[in-house]
Amino acid sequence: MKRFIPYYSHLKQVRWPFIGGIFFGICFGISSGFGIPFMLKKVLPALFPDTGEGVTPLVLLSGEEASWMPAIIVPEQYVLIVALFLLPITFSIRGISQFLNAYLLNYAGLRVLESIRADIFAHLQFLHLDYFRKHKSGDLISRVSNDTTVVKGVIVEATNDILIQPFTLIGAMGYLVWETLQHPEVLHFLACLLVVPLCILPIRYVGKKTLRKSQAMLGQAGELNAILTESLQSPRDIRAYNLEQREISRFRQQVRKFFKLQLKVVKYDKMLSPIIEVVAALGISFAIYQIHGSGLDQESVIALIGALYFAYTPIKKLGGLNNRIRQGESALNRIEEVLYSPIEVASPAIPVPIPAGRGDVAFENVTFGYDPENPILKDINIGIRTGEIVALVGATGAGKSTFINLIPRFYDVTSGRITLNGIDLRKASLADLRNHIALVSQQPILFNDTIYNNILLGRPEASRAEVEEAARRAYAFEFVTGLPEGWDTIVGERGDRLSGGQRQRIAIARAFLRNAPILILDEATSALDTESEAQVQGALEELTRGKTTFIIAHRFSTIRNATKILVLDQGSIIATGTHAELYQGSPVYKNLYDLQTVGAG
Ligand SMILES: Nc1ncnc2c1ncn2[C@@H]1O[C@H](COP(=O)(O)OP(=O)(O)OP(=O)(O)O)[C@@H](O)[C@H]1O
Repeated sequence: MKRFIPYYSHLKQVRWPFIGGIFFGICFGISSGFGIPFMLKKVLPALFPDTGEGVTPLVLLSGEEASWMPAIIVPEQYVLIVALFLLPITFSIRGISQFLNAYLLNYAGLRVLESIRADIFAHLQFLHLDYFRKHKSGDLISRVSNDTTVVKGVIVEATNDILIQPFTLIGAMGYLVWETLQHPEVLHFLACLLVVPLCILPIRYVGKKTLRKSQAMLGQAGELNAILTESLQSPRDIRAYNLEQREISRFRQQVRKFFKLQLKVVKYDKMLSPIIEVVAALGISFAIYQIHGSGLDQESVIALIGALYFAYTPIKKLGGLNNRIRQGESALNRIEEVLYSPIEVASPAIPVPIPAGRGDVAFENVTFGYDPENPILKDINIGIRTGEIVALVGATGAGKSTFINLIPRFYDVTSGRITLNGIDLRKASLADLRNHIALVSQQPILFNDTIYNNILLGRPEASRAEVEEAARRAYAFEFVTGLPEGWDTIVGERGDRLSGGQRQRIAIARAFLRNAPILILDEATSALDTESEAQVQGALEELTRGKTTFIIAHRFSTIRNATKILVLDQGSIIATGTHAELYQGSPVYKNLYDLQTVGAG
């Protein structure tokens, strides 16, 4: 339980509903543990007034109390009516407390859940890109949605049980003690509680098993989610390659695995209650044996046994709770794996502001490897001044995207440094650095929102006129205003309701709006047909004006305006120059160029 303590801070915001929930839980506990046996004892004499010597008169009903009753009601009837009222009253108190306990705790629980989920989601936003390559998105979804629910269950519901079950136990034991004190001849009846410690052994054994099984089950839930997400994200390819049956059987296999693991958790979860009940039955049998022949009246016997039953209920619940805490620990392990993953690329504590208005970028002795032992970029030295258009060319896997990824600090250099306007990127705040950059990628991701809002993301404080102007410059205005819902058209998940060219133009409009001094065009025109490309090319030419631009382009037509071409080969810059210079001086470049132009021809 210690492990959950830091997470109790989430309860702060809902402390009153939580405390209220606990209060009503305690009312419920006491009305069950003490109220019901007490009521049994009071109701029975009213129902069986002539059962013999052992009948205890109803304490609540003195002759004085009954004196105001109309004369037609005889005291026995009065006793019966009040006794019968005790039943619904006790159950009403119990029922209302139960409802308010459940309602308020659910309220607190859902708020806690919201808060834990928000924390994990927030942490995910700052994690390193590599983290998302190493973890399946479906599994991460499972951690944010399923595992948090399990942890919330421990923080709120289990805590509730931890706090209120002892009250039920104390209520019931209090009744047992109170009743036996009135009948000292059955004082040894309390000895039947000695079987309680026997329950601890199965509770511990089952708890250990539950921890292991639930860890495996939650892992499998993540696996299942991963397959689901992967499949839902690629419906086109699945159909194109007739993969439907393969997907179905893959999913079935995982579902079956999940089913088996779930069943194991259910087995251990559900076996505890009957074990404790058997132990309780042993205790009760022992109690009956003790009472037998003690001369105790019937209603006292029933009340005592009722109280004994209510004393075992919280023990049973606390045993189940142990299981729940174990399941919570498994979920917490998975959540903490995310929450405690270091944010490898972070802003420094005291960032240095980047001088505005320019976009001078320099790579100084830069070496970088995704795995530090295996460098991908080796000893890169290059200076780029504001307004230069730099094109990166090289064979596949040469390191072009890797080079580009270092500029917005998606990754940090392994050695050397990169500067923007003379400031080492690691000394500036990430927000400041990224405000200096606009990125248009090969497959720009649009969010499931309106076209207008998707463009506005480039600069959220921009006016409507500025958004429209950006769209106009990106050759997007015509097609947007031509759509039935115009600017308010919802683009669908990842922009799927738009064509590739339309998506690209929205992304370019976003970059226009951002008006950042550095522009990164990562294969920005490769998804376009010739007509769109001509339009977008025009837009890009305008977009790049005055900006330091980095272009990765496989098509040499898109780099004809480059002022500097960097030829990358196995992570090194092997040549730099204009097209004419390189075609003459770099056999690698000439080869790449010829291959493409011949291929194109
Ligand atoms: N996240 C990563 N983790 C490990 N290795 C990676 C990662 N991303 C890329 N690489 C490796 O780094 C090398 C360079 O990849 P990069 O994507 O930079 O090449 P590229 O020149 O952009 O290729 P392409 O033209 O095919 O897009 C490749 O060997 C690739 O396998």
